[in-house]
This record gives sequence, structure tokens and C-alpha cells, in this order.
Amino acid sequence: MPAATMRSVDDAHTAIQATLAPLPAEWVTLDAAHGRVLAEPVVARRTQPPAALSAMDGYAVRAAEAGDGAVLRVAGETAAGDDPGAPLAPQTARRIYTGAALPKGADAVLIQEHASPAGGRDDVDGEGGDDRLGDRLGDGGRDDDGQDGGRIRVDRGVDPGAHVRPRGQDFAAGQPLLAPGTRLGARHIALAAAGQVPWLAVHARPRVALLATGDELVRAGEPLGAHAIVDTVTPALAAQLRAAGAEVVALGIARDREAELAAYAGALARADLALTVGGASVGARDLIRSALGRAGLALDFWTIAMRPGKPLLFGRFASGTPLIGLPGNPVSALVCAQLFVLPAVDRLAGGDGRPPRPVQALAAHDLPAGGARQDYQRAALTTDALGQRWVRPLSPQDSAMLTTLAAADALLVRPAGAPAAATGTAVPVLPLFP
Ligand SMILES: Nc1nc2c(c(=O)[nH]1)N[C@H]1C(S)=C(S)[C@@H](COP(=O)(O)OP(=O)(O)OC[C@H]3O[C@@H](n4cnc5c(N)ncnc54)[C@H](O)[C@@H]3O)O[C@H]1N2
Ligand code: MOO
Repeated sequence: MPAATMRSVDDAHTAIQATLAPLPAEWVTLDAAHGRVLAEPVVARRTQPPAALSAMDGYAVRAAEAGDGAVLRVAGETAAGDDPGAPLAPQTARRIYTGAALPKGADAVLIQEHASPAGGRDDVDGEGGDDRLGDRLGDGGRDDDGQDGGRIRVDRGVDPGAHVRPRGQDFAAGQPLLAPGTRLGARHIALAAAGQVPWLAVHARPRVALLATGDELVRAGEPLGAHAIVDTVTPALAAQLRAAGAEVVALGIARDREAELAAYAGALARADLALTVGGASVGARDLIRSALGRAGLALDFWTIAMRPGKPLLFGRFASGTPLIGLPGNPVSALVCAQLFVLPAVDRLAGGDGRPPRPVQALAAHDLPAGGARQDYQRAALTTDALGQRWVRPLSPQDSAMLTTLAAADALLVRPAGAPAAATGTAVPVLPLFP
């Protein structure tokens, strides 16, 4: 496998993505929509707010009547959800609470912290409240003098529009709220709910079939022979893929026999994306290409100028299902999953399928020149007192070493043929998948 015949990482990503399209839409309720990608626009079915609403607890007033020192009679009370009823009579204020609709005629809200009681219900002149001056209505106090029938003094005059949320301030009925392609987070779900849209069209979850291969493999926790190897990749990938929104069909462990491997072809080809682990290299027992090739897999590429991950293969079944054949070394399999499998799942689920984007960090050591393959070194990231990020490759870099992978925060990317980099040089790193 000379480097010249291998795909570059970028070309491999492009070739895989070229075969993928978002899955058809399905309807889900809002509480099931988190992390899904919208397939159809969300259009508001109502205007929000549906009427001018108070943003504060206080009094709905006419700003022109509510200058400094003005005294107003409190006529009526409106809480959130109430019909505001009769229009605001001249020289009156309406007791109002946050979220309540303003009565007709009101154009501002005087917050209760800026109003003082100015006399009881019978004190028509409004002078009887002097003995209570300074006894503010704010601070949680509900003073009857500030309630319906009492009087208030305006301690701080209001401008028109003060503390009022105008009708339609957020959006109007018929307005597009969310565009197809949006990956739905809590804030998008809240917006759809506000628009009175309780179900959303999202792309279906990709069904990913996963087959481990190898006579030596045993499921974690099961009895082990002295030379058995635990299947670490299946639980790791299954967990990661589920977290990424896929439905995982773990087919189990196939023995290294062509006929046995071929027998899984039907199940693999029925998924939206098929994954195999192991058997991708050149050994006599590396049978994925031959066995699945006989079962109808058309190979697109095999081997990639990348370390770890060189034997990666990609092809398609006659059903159209793409198959990514991951190398058996666990670190290789998981690094390839980050670079190729997660973007493939993202694309099927309606996302853009872009590869993970590197960030910059400063080399904490001198780095030798890059080799023939693009290297993804398991590395630790630290941040210094100035907020500068530093990256330090871990050792050893063996692609079977899971302690190193687990201890790593990132993959330090060393492009093929990269010149040696002195300590302090900015280099690309990929923060590791969770
Ligand atoms: N002569 C050559 N030998 C190898 C080459 C090469 O170019 N020439 N490439 C090496 C590279 S690079 C890798 S990576 C591995 C990958 O080979 P395979 O994809 O064929 O994987 P296997 O041989 O089946 O397994 C390799 C290794 O990984 C263990 N394994 C497999 N599956 C799992 C699993 N699900 N969980 C945990 N561990 C697994 C397996 O037992 C082996 O120890 O090939 C190199 N060889
Ligand atoms: O590519 Mo292999 O993954 O170097 O160990």
C-alpha cells in the first residue's frame, strides 16, 4: 500500500459524503425533537405577543397622564391571561401584572416600585395618603391603597411604550420561524412552541448496522480465553452513535470466514449506513473486502493516507447502503469514526456532514516533520494563565493503546510532509469526541 495510491483524508471524506443524502422526514412532538434536524420550515400559527402586554408588575397608564407627581385612581385589575375588558378611563390606572394585556387607551406601564399609595378607596381627593408617603408598593408589598379603587402617586413619570411589549413584537402569524436544516436545541423548541406548532418534521434517525469481526473477539464481561481480545469497539461506537442521534443495530461478532461474513451482508445492506470493524487490512484473515465484495459490495476505495486508520475502506451495496469498513485496532476505529462516521451520520440526519473542524494550539514540545500519512496523534491540551492553549502529544501512540486515547483531550493533526515545528508553533488540533 504505497502512500501514493491511498486516498487523502479530505478526498475520502468527500467521496463518502457524495453518496449520502438526508433521510426522509418524520413527525415528532416537541419533547422528542432535541438534536434532530428540521426537514420543513416552522411557520408561526399565531402572533406573539397576541396583544400589547405588560413586561412588569405595576399599573397600565396613559403616559400623558402619568408625569412625575400625578395622582391616578386605580380602576380594575388585569392579570396574565385575563381579557383586559373595558378601555382605560381618563385619569385612571389599571392594576396590571407581568404578561397581562393592556386595556385599550393605555400606552405605558408604571412599575409599582415607582408608585406610592396616595389614599384609600374613599379618599377622593387623593390627599389622605400623605401619612404613607415613602411606603412604596414595591418590595413585594401588596398595599390595598394601590389596588382597585385606591389611588397612586406617580413617583417617576413614564414615557409612552414604557414596559410594554407591543403586539407581534416577537413574531407575526404566518412568519417563518425556523428554517429546514436547523439542528434543534432547546431554544428552537421553545420558539416552535411559542408559534403554537407542537409537532415538527425532522429527518429520520439514521439506522446504523455495526458488525465486529474476528475469531479472537469476546464481548466485554463474557468468559475469556487466555488469548482472547475484548470487543471494545462495538460498545464504544454504539454509545457514541446513539449519542449522535443514530439508531444502532449491533449485529454482533462475525468469525473470520468468508461465508459467515457474507451472511451478514443482507442485514448490513438494509441499514442506512453499515459499519464493519476489523478484517480490513492485508492478512490472510482480513476478509471484509473479498467476502462482502462477493455479496454485492462495490468498493469505492480502500486505504487512506492517515495514521491511525490506513486500511479504512468504503463501498456501497446494491441497495445503495454505504459501508465504511473500519480498521480493527480500537484507536484506529474510533479516530476514523470521528473523522468519517460521525459526519456521515450527521449528513443522513439532515446536517451538513462537515468534517470536524480543527482549532489552533501551540506545540508544547518540538515536533518532528510529518511522515507519509496525515497523523492524528493523541494529545493533551492545557490552557495557560493568559488563556493560550498548548498541545502535548502523549506517548506511546500505538493504535491499540486505549489508556492513551482515554487520557487524551484532542488529536494533534500532523499533515503528511509537514515541516518540523518548534515549541510554540501554532498547530491544528481536533478536540476529541465525547
Ligand atoms: N502487513 C501489514 N499488517 C498490517 C497493516 C499493513 O499495512 N500491513 N496495517 C496495520 C494497520 S495500520 C491496522 S490499523 C491494522 C488493522 O487491521 P484490520 O482492520 O485487518 O484489523 P484486524 O486485523 O481484524 O485487527 C487488528 C487488531 O485489532 C483488534 N480488534 C479487531 N476488532 C476489534 C474490536 N471490535 N475490538 C477490539 N479490538 C479489535 C484485533 O484483535 C487485532 O488485535 O492492521 C495492521 N496490520
Ligand atoms: O492505521 Mo493503523 O490504524 O496505523 O494502526
